[in-house]
Amino acid sequence: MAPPLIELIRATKRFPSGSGSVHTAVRELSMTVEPGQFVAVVGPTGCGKSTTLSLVSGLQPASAGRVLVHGTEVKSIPDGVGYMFQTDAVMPWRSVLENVASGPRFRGESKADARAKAADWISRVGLAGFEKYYPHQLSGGMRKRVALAQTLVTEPKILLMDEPFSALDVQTRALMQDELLRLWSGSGAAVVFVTHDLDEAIALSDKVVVLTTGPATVKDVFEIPLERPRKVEELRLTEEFRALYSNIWESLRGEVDKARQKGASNVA
Ligand SMILES: Nc1ncnc2c1ncn2[C@@H]1O[C@H](COP(=O)(O)OP(=O)(O)OP(=O)(O)O)[C@@H](O)[C@H]1O
Repeated sequence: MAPPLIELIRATKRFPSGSGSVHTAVRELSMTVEPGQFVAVVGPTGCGKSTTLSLVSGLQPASAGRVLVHGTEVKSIPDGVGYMFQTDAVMPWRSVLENVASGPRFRGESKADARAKAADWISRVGLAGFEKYYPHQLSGGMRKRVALAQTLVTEPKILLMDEPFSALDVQTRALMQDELLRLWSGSGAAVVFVTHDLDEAIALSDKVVVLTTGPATVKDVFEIPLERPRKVEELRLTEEFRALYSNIWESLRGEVDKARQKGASNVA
């Protein structure tokens, strides 16, 4: 049997903390992601979600345990990985076209090829006609579309997303979630999507991984057997969705409460 696309096996990440001691952000975390699978990772604030992503991206080496991509130990940034973060990497001094073309250019494609690919993706994310605009001339939602095109233009096989839509208003956010599902559905890419928002996690994913309060480890994994294609706002109103929500929230709530208590005692 082929190995999972992404596999964390009892992965642990420790950081040196200011006082010379060590802070464990992730402890013995095990999870798998299959090719083409959309996995959402939820957990309380500061529990170690971003650190978990950085282990997969190779930006941080694991302190113990194993992190495998395509069955091989991650030692540096693996090929075919795309990222999208809360604050996007759109360059304000470059036009939309130049922003989206920058990835293919960086990978050595000719200017003409990079621009042609960029123009295609700009149109796929619904921004045809805005190629010459600069980021400050766009709305927050449009800038997210640019960021999405910037990420997808390199046709990643793994897409790592860290709360990419959390800064958007509720309606734009729902639009972007639908856009992401539409674009992802034809791509065959696996997605690891970190979010605070359980609604978002369920609406988008095939599987929701609930992490414990820090240090993060896997508390529960829930399959999301909702049909695709999905329209997120309609989906949220269905009985099936609400039942999944209350089930998963039951698991997450205990961790959120623990994190709040910890936070309160840190501040006290
Ligand atoms: N480079 C680093 N050096 C030291 N400590 C770090 C580093 N990166 C993260 N941490 C610590 O690890 C813990 C987990 O952080 P992380 O950002 O992974 O959590 P998170 O769940 O993504 O947070 P949030 O919900 O706020 O986005 C935190 O206590 C954080 O301070």
